[in-house]
Amino acid sequence: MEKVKIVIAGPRGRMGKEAVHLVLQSETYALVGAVDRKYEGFKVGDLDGFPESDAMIYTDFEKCLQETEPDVLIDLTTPEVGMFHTRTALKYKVRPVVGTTGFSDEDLAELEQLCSEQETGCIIAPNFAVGAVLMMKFSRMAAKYFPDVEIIELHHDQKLDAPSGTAVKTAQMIADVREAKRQGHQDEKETLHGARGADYQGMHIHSVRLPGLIAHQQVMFGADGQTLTIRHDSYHRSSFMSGVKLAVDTVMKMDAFVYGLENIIE
Ligand SMILES: NC(=O)C1=CN([C@@H]2O[C@H](COP(=O)(O)OP(=O)(O)OC[C@H]3O[C@@H](n4cnc5c(N)ncnc54)[C@H](O)[C@@H]3O)[C@@H](O)[C@H]2O)C=CC1
Ligand SMILES: O=C(O)C1=N[C@H](C(=O)O)C[C@H](O)C1
Repeated sequence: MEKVKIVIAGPRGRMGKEAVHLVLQSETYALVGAVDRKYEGFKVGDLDGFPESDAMIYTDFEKCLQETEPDVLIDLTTPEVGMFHTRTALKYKVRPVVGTTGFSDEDLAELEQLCSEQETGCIIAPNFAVGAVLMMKFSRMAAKYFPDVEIIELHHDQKLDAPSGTAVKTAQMIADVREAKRQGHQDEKETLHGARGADYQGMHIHSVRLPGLIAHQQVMFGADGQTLTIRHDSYHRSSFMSGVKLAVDTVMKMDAFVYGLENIIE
């Protein structure tokens, strides 16, 4: 069986490093290239702390695609760079598996359109951890019975985007089953700006950033005389890797656009 040829963008990042290890340890994947901001002409195996690998590092993404001809791009970079990579990969009919968060609704609509024009599969997953996907699904179930909800996401203090992609996705999934509603007292006023967090169709989202944290979220529902809290914690970035593998294997078999791992997990 031919191995799935993979390019990883952002190999030296916190997530990228884990993904490099995942691909290099797999018997069914081949790492054919990596895209970084520097180290053009080096090999992945030349980087400190990386296992042996002859995959070349490129700073020019198109050159990387042309020379390595991958089946799949795994992108773990930043929103602007991730958007450029995903758009470009689709133009080359390379299937993107994107963990990068911070894409706007317009970005997602553009990628969905491009996917359909190019008849090329693409998976955008704001969270690859199976437990986090279950947290989102359970929250959507609970929201039918508990329409009052606040989302508290907690991450390490090097995170660039707020709220997290997971929090936005959770709010979107809850919004699928609940009418938009204003929560809290109708005369409520913030005496300190931002005290009530971000507002997504009346749901409040609070973003905590602290050293020591990795990726955590709690979805808190309230009703007369009771609350229900659904919480997920990633204590290590290895928690995301089974989802990355599932996404790579799935994207190889489909030509559609998927936003969220819940759409490919039974
Ligand atoms: N979907 C999921 O399950 C998860 C998603 N994430 C998301 O993944 C992304 C990366 O997160 P981290 O690894 O923590 O960030 P990081 O800051 O550790 O890594 C980002 C990497 O992207 C690289 N990069 C920046 N510009 C680039 C360019 N033009 N070309 C190539 N590489 C470039 C940086 O050099 C850096 O190594 C974020 O958007 C984060 O929210 C993070 C964890 C889990
Ligand atoms: O930046 C992170 O670390 C994470 N980002 C994703 C997000 O924005 O939801 C997924 C996970 O929460 C870790």
